[in-house]
Amino acid sequence: MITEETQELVDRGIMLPLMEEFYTIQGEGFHKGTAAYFIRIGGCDVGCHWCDVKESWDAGLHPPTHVGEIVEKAVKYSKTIVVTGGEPLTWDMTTLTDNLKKQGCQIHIETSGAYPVTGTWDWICLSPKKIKLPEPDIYPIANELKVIIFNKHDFKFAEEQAAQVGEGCILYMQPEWSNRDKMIPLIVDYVMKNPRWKVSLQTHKYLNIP
Ligand SMILES: C[S@@+](CC[C@H](N)C(=O)[O-])C[C@H]1O[C@@H](n2cnc3c(N)ncnc32)[C@H](O)[C@@H]1O
Ligand SMILES: Nc1nc2[nH]cc(C(=O)O)c2c(=O)[nH]1
Ligand code: SF4
Ligand SMILES: [Mg+2]
Repeated sequence: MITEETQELVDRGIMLPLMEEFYTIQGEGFHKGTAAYFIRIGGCDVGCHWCDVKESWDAGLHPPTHVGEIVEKAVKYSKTIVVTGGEPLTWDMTTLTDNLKKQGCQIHIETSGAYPVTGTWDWICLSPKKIKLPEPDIYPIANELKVIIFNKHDFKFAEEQAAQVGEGCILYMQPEWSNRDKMIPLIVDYVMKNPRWKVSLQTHKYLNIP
C-alpha cells in the first residue's frame, strides 16, 4: 500500500510507477537501430490479449519513483530517451518530459494514445488498439503509426487508422510476435501492393537484447 501523499504525487506526475529502465537499441519503427535509454512506466488498462509486457499492467506492482531520480539516472546513459510502458499516457508526463528537456534529451514515446497527450515529445509512435481507440488529440501529432497485425482484419483497421493521421506520418505494419510466421507473408504482400506502408519488425527480439 502506498500513502495518500505518494498517491497524490503520482497523480500529479511528480512520481511515476517505474517498472524498469534499460539502455538498449530501439528495435522497432522509424528509429530502429538507434541506441536509446528506455523508461518503462507501469500501468495499462487497455488489455491487448497478445501484449508482450503484461507484467506492466498493474501499476501497484511498480514502485512510485521520483521523476528527478529517473531523469538523473537516464541521462548518464543516453540523450535519446524512449518512454514506454504499460501505457505512459495513463499518467501526466509533463514533469518527466520537462526534466528530460532541461537535460537536452530527445524524447520519444511509445503509446496506444488511449489517454490524452501530456508532456512534450520529439517523436510520437502511435500504436492504436481496437479495444481502446486513441483519443483524437494524438492523430495530427503522431510521427509514426505502428499497427500490430495479428489477423487479417488488422489490415482494415490499419487503413482506418491511417486515414486519421497527418500527412507526414510514417506508416508501419508490425507482425504480432507470436503469430509472426503466419502474418509476415501477408504483411509483405500487402506492403508491396500498398507501398505507402512499411514493415516494422521487433528486431531486438531477433538480436536477443531487451
Ligand atoms: C508494450 S507497448 C507499450 C506502449 C503502449 N502501451 C503501446 O501499446 O503502444 C510497446 C509497443 O509494443 C507493441 N507490442 C506489444 N506486444 C506486441 C506483440 N506481441 N507483438 C508485436 N508488437 C507488440 C505495442 O503495440 C507497442 O507498439
Ligand atoms: N529494444 C526495444 N525496442 C523497443 N521498442 C519499443 C519497445 C517497447 O516495449 O515499447 C521496445 C523494447 O521493449 N525493446
Ligand atoms: S496498450 Fe500497450 S501495454 Fe497496454 S496492453 Fe496493449 S500493448 Fe500492452
Ligand atoms: Mg517491447
